[in-house]
Amino acid sequence: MARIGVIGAGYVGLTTAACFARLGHTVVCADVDEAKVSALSRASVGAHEPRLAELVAEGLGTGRLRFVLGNRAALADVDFVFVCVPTPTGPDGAADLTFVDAVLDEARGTVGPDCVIVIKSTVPAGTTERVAAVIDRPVVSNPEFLREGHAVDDFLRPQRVVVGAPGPRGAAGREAAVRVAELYAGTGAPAIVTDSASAELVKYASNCFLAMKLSYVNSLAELCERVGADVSDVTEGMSLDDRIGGAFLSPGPGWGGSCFPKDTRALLSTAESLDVDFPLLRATIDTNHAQAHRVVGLVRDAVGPLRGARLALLGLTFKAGTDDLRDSPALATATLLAAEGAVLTGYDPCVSADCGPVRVLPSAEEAARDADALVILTEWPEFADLDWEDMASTMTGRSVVDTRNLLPPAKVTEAGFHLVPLGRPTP
Ligand SMILES: NC(=O)c1ccc[n+]([C@@H]2O[C@H](COP(=O)([O-])OP(=O)(O)OC[C@H]3O[C@@H](n4cnc5c(N)ncnc54)[C@H](O)[C@@H]3O)[C@@H](O)[C@H]2O)c1
Ligand SMILES: O=c1ccn([C@@H]2O[C@H](COP(=O)(O)OP(=O)(O)O[C@H]3O[C@H](CO)[C@@H](O)[C@H](O)[C@H]3O)[C@@H](O)[C@H]2O)c(=O)[nH]1
Repeated sequence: MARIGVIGAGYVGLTTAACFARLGHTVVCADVDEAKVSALSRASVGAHEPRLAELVAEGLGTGRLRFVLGNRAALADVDFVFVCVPTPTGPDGAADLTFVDAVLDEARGTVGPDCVIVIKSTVPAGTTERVAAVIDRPVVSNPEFLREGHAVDDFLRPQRVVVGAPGPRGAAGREAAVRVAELYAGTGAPAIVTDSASAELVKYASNCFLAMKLSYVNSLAELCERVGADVSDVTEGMSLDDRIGGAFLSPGPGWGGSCFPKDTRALLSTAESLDVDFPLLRATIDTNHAQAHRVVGLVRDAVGPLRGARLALLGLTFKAGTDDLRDSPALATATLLAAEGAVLTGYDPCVSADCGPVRVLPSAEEAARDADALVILTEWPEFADLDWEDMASTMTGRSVVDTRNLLPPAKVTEAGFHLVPLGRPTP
């Protein structure tokens, strides 16, 4: 079993640390956020991630996992260092590597001669190669593919493990890359060992492809409305072709979260910097920007001019199953609605503080009180079970815009509501 240092205790770093401890390795997880380190040392996990708190408690209990403030202890006396710090969007759309570079600067003087530095943060193609040229230690790329809300499952049962070493076909650090792949042996996942630029691109190419699928289906939904087709039937028909598959075909208020928006922009920026025209990716991003405006249009069509309209927004996180509000399409839509003068209340099972223009209330019923219309923005399953008779007695208006096609049409309409789904005929 290996000694592993993890730098950054966010969604990826914390999951990596807790899961490697679960797989039997000894892990030191470092962060610069004092409050986070202190909470984690008491097994208090802030993020809404199934099983994560349990694994953290287990790791602390067995002594295989500990948390430290500052990176030194996670860089010295370990066999592998996993860099899991943010790579946000920079001013020009490219990934900002300030956090990664700061950690690598620290690592340069601290890690032992046999330690392998593993870049797990999402970084542009060429980054690992650049870093390897100035660090006298093996450096490999090992992108992470976990989904928020499924982080532990995705880490312990990944569909693939990708590791890339610098040089053509990973020649320079192939042995180090194989050692990193072996850390995941307990997961049973197939491993691809390749060059680092290819590994880095697998990450961007996957996220951008999924985002493209979603922009495609969001445009398709609009077309379905115009021709009177039902997008659910259309996508079901498509999904039976196993070359297409059924995943990522649900229309919505746009795709968001901490990864798709920044990774699509970063890949486009990489392409532009190399004079590669990638109109498909540009259209994927532009289509997504337009989607929040389209939702506002549907709400306007349903309730009339938005100035002074009281709207209840159900779901504020970027998708169900997470408490993450980063780049949430629900909040992008809220901002546009507020700009037209709507007065917004909201409810989300994982959000308690007010969000921008949205006054957050403790239940869907309270958010809906006296509302002119209700807008479903995140697909939390509990919204499908709302008591619509009850909602009708609470609300002033009778319009429900369902951007996730989540609600049972018969129950909603039987209670007297006018239901506006996305890409389906109005019931
Ligand atoms: N969130 C996801 O679902 C996901 C999935 C796959 C890949 N990624 C990628 O992983 C990387 C990290 O994303 P995240 O969502 O975990 O970020 P996050 O913001 O949740 O966590 C990052 C952590 O790093 C810490 N940090 C910042 N600078 C540091 C430093 N110098 N030393 C030590 N700690 C430091 C922060 O305090 C924070 O706790 C990004 O490149 C992201 O694109 C994210
Ligand atoms: O059919 C669908 C599926 C998803 N979405 C939206 O797409 C966005 C992204 O969803 P998801 O991919 O589940 O979220 P993340 O947790 O951000 O995960 C993505 O981003 C991570 C960070 O890079 C990767 O590791 C994961 O593999 C990748 O799925 C969200 O706004 C979803 O609501 C839809 O609108 N319709």
